[in-house]
Amino acid sequence: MIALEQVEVRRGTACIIQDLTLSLTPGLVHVVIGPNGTGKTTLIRALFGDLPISRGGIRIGDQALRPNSRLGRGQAWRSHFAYMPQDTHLDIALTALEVVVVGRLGRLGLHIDDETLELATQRLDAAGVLHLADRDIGTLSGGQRQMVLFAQVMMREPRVMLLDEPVSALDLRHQIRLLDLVRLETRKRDLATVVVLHDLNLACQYADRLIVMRPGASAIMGAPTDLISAALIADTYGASVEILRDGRGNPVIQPIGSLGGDPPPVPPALFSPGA
Ligand SMILES: Nc1ncnc2c1ncn2[C@@H]1O[C@H](COP(=O)(O)OP(=O)(O)OP(=O)(O)O)[C@@H](O)[C@H]1O
Repeated sequence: MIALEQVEVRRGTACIIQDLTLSLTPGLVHVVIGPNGTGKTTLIRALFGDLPISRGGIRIGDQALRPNSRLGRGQAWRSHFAYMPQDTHLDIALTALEVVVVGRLGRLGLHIDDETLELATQRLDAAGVLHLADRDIGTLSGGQRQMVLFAQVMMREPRVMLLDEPVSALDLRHQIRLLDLVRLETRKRDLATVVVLHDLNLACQYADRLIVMRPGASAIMGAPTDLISAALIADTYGASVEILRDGRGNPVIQPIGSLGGDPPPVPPALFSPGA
């Protein structure tokens, strides 16, 4: 269990996350949704220890990240996570296979053994990009790079998987492939997984828990079927939608239009206590 307790994160002078309390459960996919600028990336980076928290704490097992804690920048904290950032541009002269092998960095010696190479090859294959193994990473398309970086994430052995908009450059088939793998790895390795998605229908299909970042209100967490309503979407996004149901009872969000006027303003303080 990963517990966030009354977490506050500031960027510049603005308080982006305020008084956020929630738990992330191993074996479940937690999907973070919310309008632009509401702090989804900020949340992921704070969990990774890449942005300092200014109040509260984050606990994993017997380790805790606190304000001004140096732990977050250390290997010990980060070893719990496999993190795929939103920006996948890599300015390095490595092939796709070498990028995946780097997922094992903490355990690599001068000699890369056959087992590591075999595992990296399997990960590329699972992601459907084995044919790109020998290509320079800098020459790949955005979508191809996302699949290679996800193969790298699967090389790690984390307790928590953090994926920031991992399907933003992928076509439909690859979106499904990647998110199916996310769910499979989460279950198989009992990971607490946090994924940022903008596509609300994909979010509802793949989330065991949705975390909804709402401008000026509370962050709420719950199962998509319990949480999603036309009123919540209107309140959160300033958009008018109809909620349909798919064959498994999952919500399907059908846009009708905007509610008019400007989108809801993003206030300096974006959170009240989370669920
Ligand atoms: N370096 C910074 N200094 C000050 N404010 C920042 C900085 N980086 C981001 N912000 C602000 O923090 C807020 C949250 O940004 P964040 O990237 O977490 O949002 P997001 O929900 O991931 O957005 P998007 O959906 O557009 O990717 C935004 O209002 C953004 O302008």
